[in-house]
Amino acid sequence: MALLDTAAPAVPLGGPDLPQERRLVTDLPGPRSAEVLARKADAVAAGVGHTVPIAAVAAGGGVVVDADGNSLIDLGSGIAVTTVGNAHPKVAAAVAAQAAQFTHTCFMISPYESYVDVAEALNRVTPGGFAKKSALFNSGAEAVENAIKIARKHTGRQAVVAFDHGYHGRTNLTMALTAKSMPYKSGFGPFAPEVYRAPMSYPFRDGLEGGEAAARVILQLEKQIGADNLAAVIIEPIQGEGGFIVPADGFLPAIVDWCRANGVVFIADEVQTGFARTGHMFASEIFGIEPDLITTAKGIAGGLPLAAVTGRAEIMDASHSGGLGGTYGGNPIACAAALASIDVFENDGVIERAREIGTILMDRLTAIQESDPRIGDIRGHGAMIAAEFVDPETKAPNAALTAAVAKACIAQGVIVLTCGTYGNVIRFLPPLSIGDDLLNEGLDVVAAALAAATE
Ligand SMILES: Cc1ncc(COP(=O)(O)O)c(CNCCCC(=O)O)c1O
Repeated sequence: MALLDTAAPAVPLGGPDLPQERRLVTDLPGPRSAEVLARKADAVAAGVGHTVPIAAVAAGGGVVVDADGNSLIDLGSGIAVTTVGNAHPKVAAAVAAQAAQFTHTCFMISPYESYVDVAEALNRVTPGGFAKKSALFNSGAEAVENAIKIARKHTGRQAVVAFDHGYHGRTNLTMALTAKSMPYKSGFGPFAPEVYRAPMSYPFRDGLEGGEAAARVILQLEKQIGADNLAAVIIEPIQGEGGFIVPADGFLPAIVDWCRANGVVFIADEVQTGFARTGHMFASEIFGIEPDLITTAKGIAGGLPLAAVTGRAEIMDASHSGGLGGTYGGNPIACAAALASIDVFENDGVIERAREIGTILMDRLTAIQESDPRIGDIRGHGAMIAAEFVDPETKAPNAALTAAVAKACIAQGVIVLTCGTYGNVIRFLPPLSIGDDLLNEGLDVVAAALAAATE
């Protein structure tokens, strides 16, 4: 067991000063990573998979460095988390300072100011000019679970509607809300009751205008559930794991209007889209909607585990005292990281950088598509862009091509993530701390992998 292996190569210091290069000195995995992965197989539950066969030792800017000295271009941000980078100096300093003061008291037992500071910041930066309150948790799924609890308490109703291709977490209720069976739900049932599924606006596949797609949903809500039974509608403004599906204009506002008219709580799950990722502080702004409740996590705290429900004060206050909480919710170190991250989001040009990155991604992918119609659709906003791979004649999903391209990219030292109900989408979620040259080099590798793929 390698507790302190002095023979190991010097571990580079992470953060933005890490050499910003793609460098492969071994195959992947290299020998040291292979050793760690062999121990993982013996010690870690088989259900905990991994995408990139490395043991990471440092990360920052736009790279992840492994135990063998390989430097990989990161186009995944640890699934949309390290938006400000893997060790932003402001975040790292805030974390170190808080850790030296205290790591935990439990906010429900001995409260502390930084939790309140984060709640005040979330109430300020989230969409909606109305009075808001927040509650802090540890994961996106936990935030979603609590948003549903709050909506049910506020309305006294039980039914909840989620959407085709939606993703909301891996707990029992969030699995019920999530659409895709494998790998998220298969064999883990029974799932929570009173969860219903509505058709999503998926312009590339349904060809519907936003109003038409919304009318289809509203008819289902009224005829199959009944507004008086419905506590909440929950949707990702841009669906993440389901395939970076951007609804048609008008879809979301029409559903929000129906919810308002029928006393149904509209919940925007911005765990993946939130905090500058889409070139806006929140994706809800793109579609002109003000959610009653919004769930956030991932990018909120520069890599530290923090999540939140933020929304209309009168809804957030529906719970009796003690009805919301959890041991670690709003951990002080995570709160310190979040305050530093929110400062970066608000003051360091990160939103503008997301738009710049989005332009590079959209332009490069569109150029590739011009010579390869197997890319059926390119979509997204800001630094949240995806390519859907299909049979050019039939638009049938091409998951085999998607997997082959992703595998080849990773083998060439570029971390890309797939997604989509049909497994036929490659998503691009680079850290906003990545440089243009490195981003373009990563896209060069993607283009070459696609050109070489025969699936
Ligand atoms: C919209 C949206 N809501 C909720 C969640 C859940 O957030 P947790 O922090 O993973 O619980 C997500 C997490 N998405 C990545 C999960 C990856 C995986 O588990 O394989 C999301 O995207």
